[in-house]
Amino acid sequence: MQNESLLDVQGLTKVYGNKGSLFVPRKEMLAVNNVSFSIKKGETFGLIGESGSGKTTIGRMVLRLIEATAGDIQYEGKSILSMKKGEMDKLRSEMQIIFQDSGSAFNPRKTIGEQILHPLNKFHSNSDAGYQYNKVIEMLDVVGLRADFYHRYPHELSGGQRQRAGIARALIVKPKFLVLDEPVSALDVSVKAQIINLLIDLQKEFQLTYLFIAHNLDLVAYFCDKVAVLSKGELIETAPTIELFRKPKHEVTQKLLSSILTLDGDLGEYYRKQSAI
Ligand SMILES: Nc1ncnc2c1ncn2[C@@H]1O[C@H](COP(=O)(O)OP(=O)(O)OP(=O)(O)O)[C@@H](O)[C@H]1O
Repeated sequence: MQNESLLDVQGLTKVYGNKGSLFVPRKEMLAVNNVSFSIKKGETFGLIGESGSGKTTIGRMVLRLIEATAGDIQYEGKSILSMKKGEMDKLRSEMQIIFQDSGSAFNPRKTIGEQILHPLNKFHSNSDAGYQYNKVIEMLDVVGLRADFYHRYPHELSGGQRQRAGIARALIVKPKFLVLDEPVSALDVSVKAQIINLLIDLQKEFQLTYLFIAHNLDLVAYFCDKVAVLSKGELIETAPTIELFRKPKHEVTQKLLSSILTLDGDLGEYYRKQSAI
């Protein structure tokens, strides 16, 4: 399954700017510059770079949450940038996003169950209440939450539980491709590992393809098949994970690697082994 390409990004560029006016001078900012990469079906592709390097901007352009200034994005061989609204709407259920702080993405006044259900109502037309309730319970189970979480409110959940609920909300519409935008950065180390393991299990169960966005290489060796390193809006290095750990070509990558090699405990040991292969 891993030989077929799901996503092909070519020369992707984003310039942010205001239009300017009589009193405010026009200002432009090149956030992403001519970035190209491909993600195969079933693969986990890591996009790594320091704060402000353009990772989130790329993730949002890929989902067409913001428009690209230049370049092309092909999903299953079709250019999504030229898709009309109707066609794009259909595709939206296939492509979902998980944020760093899923807590803030939940409405504090609605129950977790109602909110997991929301995308199903948007994309699928079966409005039978029993069917919908069962679907949410099934999704809660898939992410390791008990059925009684249906009636809880977001503030009653821990960070890890909220992230599980966020994953359930994304998965209920049966996506094929998930952008994971720093999905575990806000969580404690032990919870981090649980969520990453859950994502690995779900990938196998539902044949998912991931674009994993992170600002360092901490989890990459464990989680990603391939890694692209971004610096100041440009991709400076792309390689299979093992290759990148063995022979980082770029100075920025070397620095990112040396910072994780000083980690304590099992995780540090794991990285040291990876880099010694
Ligand atoms: N809406 C916007 N308008 C203007 N500039 C923006 C906008 N969004 C992002 N930028 C700028 O674009 C650059 C890339 O931002 P982006 O958020 O994509 O980086 P990032 O690598 O995801 O950073 P972080 O890890 O901090 O989230 C930054 O310099 C940022 O200030």
